[in-house]
Amino acid sequence: MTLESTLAAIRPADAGAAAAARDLQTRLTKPAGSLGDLEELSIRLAGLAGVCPPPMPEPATVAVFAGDHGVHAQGVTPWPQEVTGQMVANFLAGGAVVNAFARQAGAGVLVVDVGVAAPTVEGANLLAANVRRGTADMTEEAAMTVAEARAAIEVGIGVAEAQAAAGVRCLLTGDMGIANTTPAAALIAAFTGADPAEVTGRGTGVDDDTLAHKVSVVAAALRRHAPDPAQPLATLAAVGGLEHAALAGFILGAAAHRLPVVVDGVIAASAALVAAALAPDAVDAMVAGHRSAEPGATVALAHLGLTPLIDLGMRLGEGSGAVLAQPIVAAAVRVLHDVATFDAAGVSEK
Ligand SMILES: Cc1cc2ncn([C@H]3O[C@H](COP(=O)(O)O)[C@@H](O)[C@H]3O)c2cc1C
Ligand SMILES: O=C(O)c1cccnc1
Repeated sequence: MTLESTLAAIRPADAGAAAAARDLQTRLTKPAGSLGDLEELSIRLAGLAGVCPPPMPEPATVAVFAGDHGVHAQGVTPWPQEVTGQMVANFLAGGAVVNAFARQAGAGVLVVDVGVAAPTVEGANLLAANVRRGTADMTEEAAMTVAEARAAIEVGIGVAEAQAAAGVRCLLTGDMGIANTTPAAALIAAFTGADPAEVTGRGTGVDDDTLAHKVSVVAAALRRHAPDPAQPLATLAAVGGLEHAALAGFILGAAAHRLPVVVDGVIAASAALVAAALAPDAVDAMVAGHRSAEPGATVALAHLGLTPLIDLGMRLGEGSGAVLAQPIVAAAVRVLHDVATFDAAGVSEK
C-alpha cells in the first residue's frame, strides 16, 4: 500500500463496539473500575476492532527498524556509529535484550534495515529495505529528502501489511540507530512545540556537558529548518531519521488494518507524533507500552493523550518496552473474553 491509500483506509474507532465493551466491563464479576487502566484499554481495543470482545492481540511481532544518523558527527552520543550494524547482527543471532524479552513473551522478532550505514549481514528474520545508508547531518542540511522519507514510511507500511497478512494480531515497535534519540527529540519539539531542553534526554547515558551540547544541536537543527508541524512529511525529512519514518509507516499500517500497535520508547513516540499528524485517527490504534526515562517520551505521549502501561525506568529502545507490555495488553482483552458476568455466575451485585 502507498502512503495515500493507507491514510485513506484509516477510520475512527467504532463507538458502538467501544460502548458495548464499556457496558460489559460494568457487568463482569469485579468491582467497577477495579482493573484501572486495563478497562479503558479493553474499551479502546474493542472500538479499534469494531467488535466486542475484540480479537486477542496475539500472536505479536516486534519489528526493529534500524538506521544511522548524520548528526552522529556532532558528538551527541558516546557510541560509535558501527554499533548500529553490529547490534543488527546481534538481533539476528538472538542475543539482544529484545530477543530475550520476545522469547519470554512469545513474540516474533523481525529486523528491518531501512537506513543502516554499513551493509548488514544476512539473516532469516532480516528484511533488507535500505532506503539510504544513513541520514545527512540535520544541523547542515535536511536529514533526508521528502521522497526518501516517503519511501521509508512505505517500508514500514509494507511490514505492517505483511505481518497482518501472516495472521499477526499485535504489532510492536522497535528501533536501533546510534544517535537516534537526537532526531527523536527534534521531532518531538517540532510536533509538540516543546522547548528542546524539555524533550532532549541522555539517550544511552551522556554526561551533563554532552547533554547541554545535545540540546544545542537539537535547537540548531530546529532553527535551521523551522519545521512546520502542519507539514508532517517535510518535518520528518528535515529533522527525522529513516527508522523514525519507517516506524511512522508501521504505525499507520497497523491503524489501517485495525491492529493494535504498542509504542515503545522515545523513538517510537516521536514516530507516533508523525503518524498522528498524518492521520489523527491513527491514535486509536496506539497503545503506549511504557514510560521511557527519556523526557521527550512523556511529552510525546501526553500530546497523544496516551497513558503508558509500565513505568520501570527503562531507557533502552529496541522495542524492549513494547514487548514487555504485550502480555498486559493481551490480559486486558482476555478479561472481556473470559470473565463471567454477575448474572451468569450468580454473584450478587451491591
Ligand atoms: C549496545 C547498545 C544497544 C542498544 N539497544 C538500543 N539502543 C538504543 O540506543 C541508541 C540511541 O541512543 P543515543 O541517541 O544516545 O545513541 C539507539 O540505538 C537505541 O535503539 C542501544 C544502544 C547501544 C549502545
Ligand atoms: O526510550 C527509548 O526508546 C531509548 C532511550 C535511550 C536510548 N535509546 C532509546
